[in-house]
Amino acid sequence: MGEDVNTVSPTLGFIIKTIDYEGYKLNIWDVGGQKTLRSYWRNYFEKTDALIWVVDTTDRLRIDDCREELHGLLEEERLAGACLLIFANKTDVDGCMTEEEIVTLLRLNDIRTHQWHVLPCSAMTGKNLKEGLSWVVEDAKKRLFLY
Ligand SMILES: Nc1nc2c(ncn2[C@@H]2O[C@H](COP(=O)(O)OP(=O)(O)OP(=O)(O)O)[C@@H](O)[C@H]2O)c(=O)[nH]1
Ligand SMILES: [Mg+2]
Repeated sequence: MGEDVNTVSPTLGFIIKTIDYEGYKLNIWDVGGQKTLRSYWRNYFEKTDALIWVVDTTDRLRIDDCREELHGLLEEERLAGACLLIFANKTDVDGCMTEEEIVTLLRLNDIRTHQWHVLPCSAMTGKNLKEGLSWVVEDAKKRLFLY
């Protein structure tokens, strides 16, 4: 958020960012998605309240890989208490996959273990980015008082 998407490069390793959102401090660990980096994801599972899964809706070739990785992650015990936000990104691009396609192709309706929510968004235009964070915060708040 607030960054120029035209100058970003692939995340090597991870980047920590803190965003203040309506009085809540969100510590965000942005981990690189390249295949060679995925084995490092497990280093960041501890104390995770929310998993934000950013899907490239213009990339039909890798959507199966995307589904397998996501469902694999959801089996991880240390992520059991986390909610799941799926950002269907790049919806500013013509011909991108629709929300319905993403739900079907990622088999989101099969998810029984986590609260999930899907939002079409665009890092380019900023569409729905705040709405996504708001859902994450509201969901985390609900669980805060359960412990
Ligand atoms: N049109 C459009 N392009 C986008 C959008 N979001 C990201 N991009 C472009 O997509 C490319 C990849 O973006 P990254 O932010 O590096 O993607 P990433 O998922 O962080 O990739 P890794 O760091 O390798 O995991 C860049 O060229 C971005 O400018 C979007 O919403 N719309
Ligand atoms: Mg990145």
